[in-house]
Amino acid sequence: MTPYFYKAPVLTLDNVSMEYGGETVLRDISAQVLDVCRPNMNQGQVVGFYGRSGLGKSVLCRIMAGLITPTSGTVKVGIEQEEVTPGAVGFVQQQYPLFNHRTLQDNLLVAAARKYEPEEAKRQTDAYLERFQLSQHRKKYPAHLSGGQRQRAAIAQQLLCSDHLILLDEPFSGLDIAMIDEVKKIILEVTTMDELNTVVIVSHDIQTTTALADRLWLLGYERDASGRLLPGATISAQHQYNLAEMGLAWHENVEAEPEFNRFVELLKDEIRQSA
Ligand SMILES: Nc1ncnc2c1ncn2[C@@H]1O[C@H](COP(=O)(O)OP(=O)(O)OP(=O)(O)O)[C@@H](O)[C@H]1O
Repeated sequence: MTPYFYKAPVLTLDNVSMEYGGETVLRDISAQVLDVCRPNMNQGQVVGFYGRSGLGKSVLCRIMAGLITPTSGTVKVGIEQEEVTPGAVGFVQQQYPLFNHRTLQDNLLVAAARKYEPEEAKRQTDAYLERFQLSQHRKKYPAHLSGGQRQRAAIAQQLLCSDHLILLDEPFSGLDIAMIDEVKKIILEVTTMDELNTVVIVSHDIQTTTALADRLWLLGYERDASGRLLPGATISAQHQYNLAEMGLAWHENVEAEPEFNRFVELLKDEIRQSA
């Protein structure tokens, strides 16, 4: 097994709860992502975030992105562990927020201008276009890009204007097998760009996401000592999996290993029983 050690926290959820009109949707969620170092692997963290439909994944994502404030609890992001503010976290949702009347290049420039001075914004945009193999499409409008190109553009756009943490909502849905491989490559590319880059992937594609992840969070309901269902979904300690510890953190061909496949089956059972 590859050795590893922990450095500073890069994402901390501290007792996060959310209620809507008296209904508890999320209850006391505490979870942390630490910058894990593996020798010769300069890699950021990938968190796979699972949960049955309607349990509150989107709500928690919006809280982590600073777009809504939880009823109680805090979210701290980055190496400085500052409380999250809107815009600090990249959020790639299924309906990508590209401006249809601007070219791909201009879309990225608008995002970069939120963080950089004009000249640096241009340099960063060029670098991302190159890195995400989008340079030849820079003059195209979003409507003229393929689904995969739009996906790459949306990830580049969010990386350009956020500080290291990026949330991807269902990045594999509706893509063909080749495109899924391409998006996987992009995610790995994002994490190898900077050791502090953290990607949270919300997905129902357990196999693909687990292969990329070094940590998993499973949202589900818990029962009290007498077996009664507690209100609100949470991420209990036993449903926070540390794949580095299990020897299953992303590495070449992890998906071909029997141990990996056994774990994915076990996870699916856990998810079935979690609601
Ligand atoms: N603004 C709101 N007001 C009231 N209830 C809300 C609001 N937003 C979300 N909810 C409720 O919170 C619960 C969780 O919704 P959420 O969209 O986070 O689920 P999800 O896990 O992302 O589901 P899916 O996998 O189907 O997308 C649902 O019961 C939903 O009705």
